[in-house]
Amino acid sequence: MHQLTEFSTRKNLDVALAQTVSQILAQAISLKGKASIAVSGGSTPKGFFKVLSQRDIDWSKVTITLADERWVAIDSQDSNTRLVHENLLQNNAAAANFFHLKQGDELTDETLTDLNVAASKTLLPLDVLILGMGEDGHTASLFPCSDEINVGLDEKNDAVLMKVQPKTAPHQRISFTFASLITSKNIFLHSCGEGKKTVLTQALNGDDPFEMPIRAFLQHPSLNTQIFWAP
Ligand SMILES: O=C(O)[C@H](O)[C@@H](O)[C@H](O)[C@H](O)COP(=O)(O)O
Repeated sequence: MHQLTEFSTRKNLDVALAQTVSQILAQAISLKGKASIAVSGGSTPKGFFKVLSQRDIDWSKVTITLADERWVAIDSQDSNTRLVHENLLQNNAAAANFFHLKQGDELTDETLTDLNVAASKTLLPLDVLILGMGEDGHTASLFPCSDEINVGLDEKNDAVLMKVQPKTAPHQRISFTFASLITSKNIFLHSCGEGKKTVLTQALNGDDPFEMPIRAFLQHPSLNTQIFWAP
């Protein structure tokens, strides 16, 4: 299931989402002494990251990671890790812990196994998941065109992280699986622009997640994905 909230401006969305997310993280810290959040890359979240970075919570108890990452050098313009370091791990949030998905030069099976074990132990279940959405309805690196989409969307898949080689986007990726992401306690879809509103309407009006993987989060009966949209 899902809830859609529309904001008049992206700035208003960024402020509201940062306030909501920081309150959830603070509650998790007071309840269990720690909190974990996975954010998405791309162009949409930069403003949200900057506002969130200034929120006054005990960031030293928060572990931040990415829902997916391109397997590129972390100083590359295409690196989501670089995006997070430059925009979120700043100000108060500079004290947060960051769980790197991009570790080492090559994404070998051994690296993937080690990352699966570490992510499962350190991060799951996530307190907050922030998803983005591509024009093709992909989210994280769950791409409809990829050979890995069946495994990626399989709720019975016990893998936490997986390799993905999309056909319509550059770079090999590492991505959390749907099965791991749906354990998140709070799931948000952050999307902006008229073009993405059209994609969102298409996603909401159909039911095949293999055509538009974001549907798996929007229509799952036991999820309540909160959609934050601004023009
Ligand atoms: O690595 C990535 O690119 C993201 O994780 C991806 O899932 C992103 O959220 C969407 O592609 C939307 O990207 P924009 O915000 O740039 O539209």
